[in-house]
Amino acid sequence: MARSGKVAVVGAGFYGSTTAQRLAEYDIFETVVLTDILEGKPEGLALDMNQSRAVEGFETRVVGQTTGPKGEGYEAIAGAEIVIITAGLPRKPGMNRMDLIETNAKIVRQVSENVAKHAPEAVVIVVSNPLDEMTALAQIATEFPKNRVLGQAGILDTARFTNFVAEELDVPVGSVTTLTLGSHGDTMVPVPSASSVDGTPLTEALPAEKVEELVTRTRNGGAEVVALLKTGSAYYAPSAAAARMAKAVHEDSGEVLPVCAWVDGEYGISGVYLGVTAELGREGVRKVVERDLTDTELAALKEAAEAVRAKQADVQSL
Ligand SMILES: NC(=O)c1ccc[n+]([C@@H]2O[C@H](COP(=O)([O-])OP(=O)(O)OC[C@H]3O[C@@H](n4cnc5c(N)ncnc54)[C@H](O)[C@@H]3O)[C@@H](O)[C@H]2O)c1
Repeated sequence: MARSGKVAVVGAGFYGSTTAQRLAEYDIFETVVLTDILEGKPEGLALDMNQSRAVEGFETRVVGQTTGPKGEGYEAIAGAEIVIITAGLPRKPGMNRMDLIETNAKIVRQVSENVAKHAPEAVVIVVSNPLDEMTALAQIATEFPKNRVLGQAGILDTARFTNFVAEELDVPVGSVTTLTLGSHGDTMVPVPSASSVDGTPLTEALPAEKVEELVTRTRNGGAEVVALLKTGSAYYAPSAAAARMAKAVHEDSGEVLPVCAWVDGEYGISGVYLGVTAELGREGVRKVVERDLTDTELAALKEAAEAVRAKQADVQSL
């Protein structure tokens, strides 16, 4: 496919910069714009990434742009078909994602208002935490149609689950299929019934206690990395997930991926941003794809929906 279009990444921290790098190395966009409020940081990272082009063999240009408190510099994202919002604080050891809500809500609201002004046609992919709430807030602040605002969590959580299963069984990750739905937090819903190893259901490949252990480790996957790093949170797997979503949108691929999307009647759940599988294309979410779930999994998904619904109602005022 020929190189085309512009994707913007707001926030040039660990998550944003690795996402920009992955997008540039895909070599499918004309331009990747990277912004941050830290004077010179996005410009410096862009310069560095552009200098890697001759070695890595890609032509996409990375443009760095410092933005100001009144939205100065946001002209750089004009015409972006996709904007990925990574701006916001990460967790520290012992912190819950929800502890970030007030600080990150201010940041995500300010960013979203500038996105709406300068890239009114964009599909917005949110990654800032707490994820489900920040996705809801970005939709409110941009006033974009709900299909054009989505969040990244499910691809990452699923990738973590897959990695744990592959390591446990000592098999290639490519032979493992898993799925997680629900929230990006305590009410995450790993779905063993949709998981398999070389076609064998996970529930037959591993004893029930082991599956439960891996499910718990998946639910705590982010905290495990945060505890080891001491400062900052995971970014290699998270950036791979966000870049993958942007690629699906850019290529209008129709891929069905686990993402945080607006749910409107599917699974008997309405009016909430929640982790579900959805078909992605140029317009963002083409449709939420319902899967067969066991009664226990469906009950857990409904519980997750109610937990995030209450919090998402609160973000309106933040
Ligand atoms: N959804 C997920 O699966 C997932 C996974 C990992 C991390 N995260 C979240 O992603 C966010 C970023 O993580 P990180 O590791 O890159 O953190 P980081 O601290 O390395 O980077 C955050 C960047 O945001 C910038 N920033 C702050 N306010 C801004 C504003 N108004 N406009 C533009 N930029 C602004 C900061 O200057 C900083 O460079 C955090 O909220 C983290 O919790 C989400």
